Amino acid sequence: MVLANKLAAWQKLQQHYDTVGQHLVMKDLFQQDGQRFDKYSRQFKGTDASILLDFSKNRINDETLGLLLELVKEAKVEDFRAKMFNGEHINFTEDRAVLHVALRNLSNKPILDDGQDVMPEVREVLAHMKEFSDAVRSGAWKGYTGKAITDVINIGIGGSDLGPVMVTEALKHYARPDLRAHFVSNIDGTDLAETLKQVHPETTLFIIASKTFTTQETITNATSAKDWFLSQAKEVQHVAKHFVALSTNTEAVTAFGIDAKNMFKFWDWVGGRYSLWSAIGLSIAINIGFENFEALLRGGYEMDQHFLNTPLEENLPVILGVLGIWYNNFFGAQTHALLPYDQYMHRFPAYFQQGDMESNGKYVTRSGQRVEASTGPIIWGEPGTNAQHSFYQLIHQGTKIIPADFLAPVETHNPIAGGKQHDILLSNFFAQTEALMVGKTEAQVRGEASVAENIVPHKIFQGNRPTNSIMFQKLTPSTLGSLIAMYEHKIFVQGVIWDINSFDQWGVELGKQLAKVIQPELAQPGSVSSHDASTNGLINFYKQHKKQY
Ligand SMILES: O=P(O)(O)OC[C@H]1O[C@H](O)[C@H](O)[C@@H](O)[C@@H]1O
Repeated sequence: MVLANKLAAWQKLQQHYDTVGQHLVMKDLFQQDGQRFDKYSRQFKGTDASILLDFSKNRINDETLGLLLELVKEAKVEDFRAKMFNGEHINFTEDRAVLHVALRNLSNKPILDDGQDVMPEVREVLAHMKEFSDAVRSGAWKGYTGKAITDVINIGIGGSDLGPVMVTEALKHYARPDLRAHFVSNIDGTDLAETLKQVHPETTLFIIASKTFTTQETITNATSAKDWFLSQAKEVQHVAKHFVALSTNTEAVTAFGIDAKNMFKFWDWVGGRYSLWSAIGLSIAINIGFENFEALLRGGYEMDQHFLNTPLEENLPVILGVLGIWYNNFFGAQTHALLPYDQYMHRFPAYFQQGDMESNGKYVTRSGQRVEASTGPIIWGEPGTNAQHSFYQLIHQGTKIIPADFLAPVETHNPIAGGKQHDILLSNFFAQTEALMVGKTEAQVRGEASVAENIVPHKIFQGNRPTNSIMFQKLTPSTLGSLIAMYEHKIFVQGVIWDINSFDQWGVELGKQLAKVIQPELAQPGSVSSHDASTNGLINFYKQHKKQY
């Protein structure tokens, strides 16, 4: 029954697309309806964060939106939402609950995993994070020679890196300049070497961030960091002052030589790409202070409440999710651009590359069939206005349809005395979505006196390119928390509609296994012949030319 109704809703959308949707011209729709902005914009209001979503510049009408929301109902998104919040094992391939929402649950309500309330442990770890981050920030936590910590190096990769990097960049305004944050993720020795050049062992704290504590890159880099530290500190007992771990794997942390009391725990129901709210956020808490970290959590929590309690037609993650479905599955859009007009958010698109593509890059449905529809889009983007001067040309006049989210703060943290930077930034933000929608007609081009006849076609912009405009007052910790949670839930909505498990990542696991097979072959004498000709050729080329270190 569920399937039949969902299929019917999908077919109705297809029919609507064929007969109406694909022919909708936004410019005309705006002319016909003076209320279009009011009709197709929504506001999220948190305690101190508010977000405006204007989705009027999309190729939709009332019928489109109605049918998309019908699909949400028939796909049982609301049931799945309840299942997630209730701790059901919706990540069924790993038999796990998906409870990152518990990490930011500021209510008194229990959240259950296998019948057990997870909240007491969540609060305990938060208290530990507060105590520790306060001590580092105040200088009460001393290095082995009695000096305060001046540099914090987070060693982690994937979800154990991207979230902390993105948030510390986004909230740099709240950071103390005398307590520097560094991030080492890449197994390329350059990453660690260049970072270590900037710090001193007496005043450096290493945070080893790994959910599994088995990730090769992280453990290798952490071991080298420990060797570097001990080459100067000499005594193993000093490690306790300079190394802490964020993990679910106490045994591996202890085996590495980090005292369990210096371990900040989290749980298997926290997915790597949803972990910045957990102990993985320790570098954030140290960098911006625990109060600001809590505000980030509050922003996330308030967006959770919005997602849970707001009717579908007012619900920001739901609306963003279905608009993505509309372009991905009916217009054939392959990608989705995230374009923040806020320099602080320069890692936001990279963060959601993992958030979205690792979640919804799947082609097998929950029941094990191959999906019939196209699933997760390719996420990409850079901050405006820089991006305008690089790839926007293709969005304006290329052959591909690229739906894009434009994000901008009303207020800047950095008004430049005597400068008009922020107004110019925002003028560009408004101008781009307008230009993408309106385009430029032949008549307009011909009206330009200096245009030679033979270049007229080149100057015509078809327009009708869809965008969402997302505005918020200021990039505060709580606003950032709400924005992140908004996109997390958007990804969730889409995953449910596509009927895939958004919470596993078996493709990544395969890559990890294969690299472990090749690594010992690099050290063996003689040439390698166990792979395909290309892989053998490359490995043997490397072996012939490599240097011994
Ligand atoms: O935190 P770790 O266990 O070291 O895992 C780090 C990363 O490993 C893999 O790449 C996973 O696909 C990511 O989701 C995860 O964030």
